[in-house]
Amino acid sequence: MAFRMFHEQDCDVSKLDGKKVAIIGYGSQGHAHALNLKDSGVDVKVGLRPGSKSKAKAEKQGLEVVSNAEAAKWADIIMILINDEYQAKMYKEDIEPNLAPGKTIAFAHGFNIHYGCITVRPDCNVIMVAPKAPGHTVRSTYVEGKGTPCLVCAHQDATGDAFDLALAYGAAIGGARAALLETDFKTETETDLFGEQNVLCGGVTDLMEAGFNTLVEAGYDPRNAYFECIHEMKLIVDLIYESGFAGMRSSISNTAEYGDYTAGPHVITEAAKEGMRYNLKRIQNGEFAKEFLLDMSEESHQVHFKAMRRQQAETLMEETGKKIRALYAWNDEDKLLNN
Ligand SMILES: NC(=O)C1=CN([C@@H]2O[C@H](COP(=O)(O)OP(=O)(O)OC[C@H]3O[C@@H](n4cnc5c(N)ncnc54)[C@H](OP(=O)(O)O)[C@@H]3O)[C@@H](O)[C@H]2O)C=CC1
Ligand SMILES: CC(=O)[C@](C)(O)C(=O)O
Ligand SMILES: [Mg+2]
Ligand SMILES: [Mg+2]
Repeated sequence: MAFRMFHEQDCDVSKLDGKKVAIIGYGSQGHAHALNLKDSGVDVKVGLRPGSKSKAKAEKQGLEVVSNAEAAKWADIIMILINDEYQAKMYKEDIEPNLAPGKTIAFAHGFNIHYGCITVRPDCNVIMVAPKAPGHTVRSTYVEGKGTPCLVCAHQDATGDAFDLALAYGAAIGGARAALLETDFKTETETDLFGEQNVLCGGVTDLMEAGFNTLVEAGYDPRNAYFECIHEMKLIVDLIYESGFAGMRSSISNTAEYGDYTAGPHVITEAAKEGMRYNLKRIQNGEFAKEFLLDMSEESHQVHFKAMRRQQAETLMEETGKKIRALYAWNDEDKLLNN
C-alpha cells in the first residue's frame, strides 16, 4: 500500500468544530495534545484516575479534569494517552461502558489495537495520530509555531469521516506543520517499537554507554569520556536533524569523517544487524508484547522493570553526567524529571 503524505493545506481543522475531545492521561503525550488542542481552539477535557498526581498540573495549566468515565461519556473523540500497559484494563472499565454510536477512539501508538488487547465496537471510529516525537517536543515545537511529524490512520470508520478527523486532529496538535504520513496500526506499532528499541532509545544509549565505558576502562578521565561520547552526541545529531549525514559530515573534520567511514563498520557489525533482525522478529510475532505485558502487570509488581531502571541509573556514567550537567546554569535537570 502506498501511504500518502499530508500537510496543513490538506487538513480541515474545522472538522473539530463543535467536537468535544477528551484526553485520557496527562503525561508526556497527554499534556502536549491537550494544550495544543486547547490552543488550537478545540473543546478539551482531561480524564484522569482518582488521586492522579497529574491532576493538579493539568488544572494549573487551565484544563478541566474529570474522571475517565465522565470524559468518555462527554466526548465525541476520546484520545487514550495513558501507559500502554494500563490501557486495556482502563478501556474495559472506564471507556467501553460509556460509548455510544459514532464516537471516536484515538491512540498515539497502535500497541493495544494491533496486539488485540482492545477491541472497539463496530459503530465507533478508531483512529491513530502518532507523533514521531517525545511528548514534550510535541508541545515545545507547537509553541514555537512549528510541529512534529505524525503517523495517521483510520482503523475503523463508522461515521464515514474517520480519516478526516485524524487529519484534523493531527493538524490541531501541530503535526501537519511538519507532515502527516498515512499508516496502519500494524505498521506504526512494529516500526515504532523497532525504532525505540534498536535505534532511538535502546540502540543509541547502549552505543553511547559502550563508548564511555571503553574509554574509562582504558584509563581515561570519566569526565572526558562523558564529554566525548554522551554530551557531544546532541551537537552531532542536531546537525544531522538539520542537514542529514552529509551536512553533519561537512561540519566535522576530515579526520573524523575518515574515521566515521573506516571505523564505524567495526562497531555496527553484521552481528549488530542480526540483533536488529532478531528484535524485529520478536515484535512481529508478539513475543516482545507478551514479555512486556507480563513484566509490567500489577501481579509482577514490575520488579524486573524497576530493577533494570535502578541498575541503569546507578552507573559511573550517570554519576559523571549529573556532575557535568550541574556545571551549566542554563541546564534545568529537574525540568523533565519533575515534570
Ligand atoms: N512518550 C512519548 O513521547 C510517546 C508516547 N506515545 C504513546 O502515548 C501513550 C502515552 O504514553 P506517555 O505519554 O509516554 O505516558 P506517560 O507515562 O508519560 O503518562 C501516562 C499518563 O497516564 C496517566 N494514567 C495512568 N493510568 C491511568 C488510568 N488508569 N486512568 C487515567 N490516567 C492514567 C498518568 O497519570 P497519573 O499517573 O498521574 O495518574 C499519566 O498522566 C502511549 O500509548 C505511548 O506509547 C506515542 C508517541 C511518543
Ligand atoms: C518518543 C517516541 O516516539 C517513543 C520512543 O516511541 C516512545 O516514547 O514510545
Ligand atoms: Mg515513537
Ligand atoms: Mg513508542
